[in-house]
Amino acid sequence: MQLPESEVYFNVLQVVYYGWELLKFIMSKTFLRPKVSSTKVTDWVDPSFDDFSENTDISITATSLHVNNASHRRKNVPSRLESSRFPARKREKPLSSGQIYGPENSKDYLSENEPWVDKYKPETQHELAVHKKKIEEVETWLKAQVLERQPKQGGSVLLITGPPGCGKTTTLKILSKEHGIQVQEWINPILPDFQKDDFKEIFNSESSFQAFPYQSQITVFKEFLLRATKYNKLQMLGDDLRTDKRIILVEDLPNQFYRDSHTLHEILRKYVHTGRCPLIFIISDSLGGDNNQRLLFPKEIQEECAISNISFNPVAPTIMMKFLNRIVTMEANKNGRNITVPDKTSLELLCQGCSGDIRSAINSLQFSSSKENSFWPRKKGTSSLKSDAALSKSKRRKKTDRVFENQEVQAIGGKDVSLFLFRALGKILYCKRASLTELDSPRLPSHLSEYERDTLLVQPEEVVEMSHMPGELFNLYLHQNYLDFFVEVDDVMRASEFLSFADILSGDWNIRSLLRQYTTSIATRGVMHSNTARGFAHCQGGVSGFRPLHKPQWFFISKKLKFLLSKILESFL
Ligand SMILES: Nc1ncnc2c1ncn2[C@@H]1O[C@H](COP(=O)(O)OP(=O)(O)OP(=O)(O)O)[C@@H](O)[C@H]1O
Repeated sequence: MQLPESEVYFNVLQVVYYGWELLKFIMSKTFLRPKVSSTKVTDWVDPSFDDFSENTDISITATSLHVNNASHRRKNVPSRLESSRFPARKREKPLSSGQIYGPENSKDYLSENEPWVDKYKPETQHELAVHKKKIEEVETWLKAQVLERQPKQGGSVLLITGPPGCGKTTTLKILSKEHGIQVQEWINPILPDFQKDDFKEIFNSESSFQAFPYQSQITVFKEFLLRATKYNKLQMLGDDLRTDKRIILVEDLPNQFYRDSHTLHEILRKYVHTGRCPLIFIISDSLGGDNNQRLLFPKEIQEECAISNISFNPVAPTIMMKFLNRIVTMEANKNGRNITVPDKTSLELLCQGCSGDIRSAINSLQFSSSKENSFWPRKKGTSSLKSDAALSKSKRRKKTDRVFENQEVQAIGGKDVSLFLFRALGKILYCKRASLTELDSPRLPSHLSEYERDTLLVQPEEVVEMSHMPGELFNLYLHQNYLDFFVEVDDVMRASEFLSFADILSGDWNIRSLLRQYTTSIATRGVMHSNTARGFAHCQGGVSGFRPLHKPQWFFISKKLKFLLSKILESFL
């Protein structure tokens, strides 16, 4: 097809125009720069060197595309930004005569302000705040699948799960380092931002640049898996060049998999046959339970692809205490004038509020210990930790008990504490109480004495809220399980009345949303109050030892009902 003459002219003009623009751009970059730099040499030199570490990172990202220590970069971003900022801030201060800020001084300043999670990050497996058994499990898997790997073994897959900040990634990285294993990590690609002009360019019919540079995350992920299997990672400074043992680590799954998990399953099925390198997924539990894990890695897929699963627990309060104590003591020795040392009870409260997340605990500790914020009761020097030893044993135990029972007390920097459903149910059904003397609280008049109970140690409404579950659903679980915790038939009758009343309130569509919180109160408080066998701190009868809790039969019945209804409808059609 021949173009009309005017169009040919136009295209030639366009080429000439772009050529001229390009020439102008090159001229400005090459010839104009010396002028600028010569006028303000110091301005030009300083920022270039300050940004050096960040610049090198960027160039590595561009070339290695999601491979290598990318997560390290991501997780350490704040600290690096901090570290590049501090020396600059120092320079802003006018220097007094004789005061010299050499490299040592700025290093001191840096280490004083460095986040403690980075400063005290573990270097060996013995420094990990993770249960030994879990470390052993991961180590055994790595030995079997990476170190003693057979040449023609397919792609083995490991799934590591657990709550956020319990040390999953750190454990894996430390063990890999100790055994000389390379970690190639997938990081979700960030597409370059589109500018207004880019869109104009794309939709301009006369423009020759009409390609839409887009690749879905899933395509890039598949390519990454293929490449990571085929090629070695780029060698970074300090990397061990001798090892050919590798693992692929995926912590940040492409978002599309959450909408379409079948694609992930297809990739996994293929990878198990074609992959040549062990693949490890790290998935953090979400607040509402392990939904992500069930969605992305259902039991059938785990069995089909022989995926091993190692589940981490939250860091235990005792282990957490040990590490926080060590950190705060070291900081107090080094930098005592700038921090307030918390006492033992405050530390226990902090551990409790962080739900087993050591990262959050250390951050909260650093924030709240700084003299500027000073959350802790002020005590002189480091002695506060020691002075606590002076407390009598019984007094301390009482304090600890209160800390552990009173879920409503939010710790400093505390997280939104979520309760595992069955733990929340247990809190209602076991209904622990504290005895009160008459001074503490007035008693009911004698004619109401049968309703007299000791004070509850939990707030039922808060327990339901922390279970992250709709009140009606929680009531269902309560309904299914309360019988095992009762002894007297009269108590059962009263409890069932409360549950039925709550049911009636939540059954009316018009007022359901308004009365939702009242139905929860009626059901939970009703069940707790009805159980006279557990009405007082000194008589916690009715249950001995552990009682298994069950899923409501209602689910099964409703499923059956739906099935029957659909069958009846089918027979009509
Ligand atoms: N003794 C310790 N044990 C484990 N981690 C520690 C310890 N001291 C400090 N840390 C820091 O706590 C953080 C733990 O985070 P990590 O990424 O390992 O948790 P995670 O379980 O993978 O959670 P997420 O999925 O949210 O990343 C790291 O920054 C680590 O440096």
